[in-house]
Amino acid sequence: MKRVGLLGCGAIGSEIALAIDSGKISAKLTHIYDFSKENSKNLVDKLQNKPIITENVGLLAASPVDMIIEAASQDAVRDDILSILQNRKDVMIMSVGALLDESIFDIVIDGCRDFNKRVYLPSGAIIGLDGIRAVKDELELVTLVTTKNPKALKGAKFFETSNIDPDKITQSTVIYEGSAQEAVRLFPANINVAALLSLAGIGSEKTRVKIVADPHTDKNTHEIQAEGTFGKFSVKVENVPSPSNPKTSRLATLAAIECLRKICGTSLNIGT
Ligand SMILES: NC(=O)C1=CN([C@@H]2O[C@H](COP(=O)(O)OP(=O)(O)OC[C@H]3O[C@@H](n4cnc5c(N)ncnc54)[C@H](O)[C@@H]3O)[C@@H](O)[C@H]2O)C=CC1
Ligand SMILES: O=C([O-])CC(=O)C(=O)O
Repeated sequence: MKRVGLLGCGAIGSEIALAIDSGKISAKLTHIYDFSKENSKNLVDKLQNKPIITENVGLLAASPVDMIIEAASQDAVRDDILSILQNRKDVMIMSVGALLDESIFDIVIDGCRDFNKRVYLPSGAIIGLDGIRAVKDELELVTLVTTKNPKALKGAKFFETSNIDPDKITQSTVIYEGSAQEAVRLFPANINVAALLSLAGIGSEKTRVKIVADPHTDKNTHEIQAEGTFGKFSVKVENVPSPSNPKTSRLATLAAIECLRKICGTSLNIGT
């Protein structure tokens, strides 16, 4: 049975831990780390099989696990991915936006090669990546339209330099249009899905992102519009937000759990 370590005990990390604890995933969660000690302790309290809380991320990376699940932040990926790979652990990354930084992407690719390790990027809060991967050589235009309640967008770096106040948005408003590259920097906790779309398709400069703040919605909606010589398609998902983090969709957690089940399982693999 695979031994798993967890970096980040928030909305996604906690649900993954509970799924392992319940036996839904055939793995053993042995070590966890979160820079909020309170969050780590709260999670351990909920689990039957208690993992060790490591004192720092270096000890998590060096712990006797086969794989580490990152469910923390883009900063955590930037700071810790090299040490995790050097310690010869496979990694599942949720904060995929960090990989749009070329130097981090190179660390991941070189680390996988040099240490013979695998990095997994679950499809997260979007659907349709199978189609994007299939058509990528014929893809000419791809846009992600993301709609969230302004409350779920609040706190993003974008608002530090914009004159838009998320508390004062009273109707559905397009607040951002630009490249995926820029979007993941300005909205690091909201649009990691744009990084997934870029990496599966035509890259982060050509992938366009539109972010709509709608005070009347209680969903996190992502629509991919893709067009090229193959034809065109659009796929839309209306996600229920996670109760403990409105920025994060329930689907992102479910996709991570399913991805881990596939990695840890031995039976039938369905789909791409
Ligand atoms: N790939 C995808 O489709 C999606 C990715 N995400 C991303 O996944 C990550 C986790 O999401 P949630 O669980 O909803 O976030 P959360 O905010 O609920 O939990 C994150 C946890 O990680 C901890 N943390 C943050 N930075 C850390 C660091 N450098 N070192 C140690 N601990 C750290 C925090 O204290 C918190 O407990 C976020 O980066 C989020 O933006 C979220 C939704 C979809
Ligand atoms: O969960 C979502 O709807 C998307 C999200 O926060 C992200 O991609 O960072």
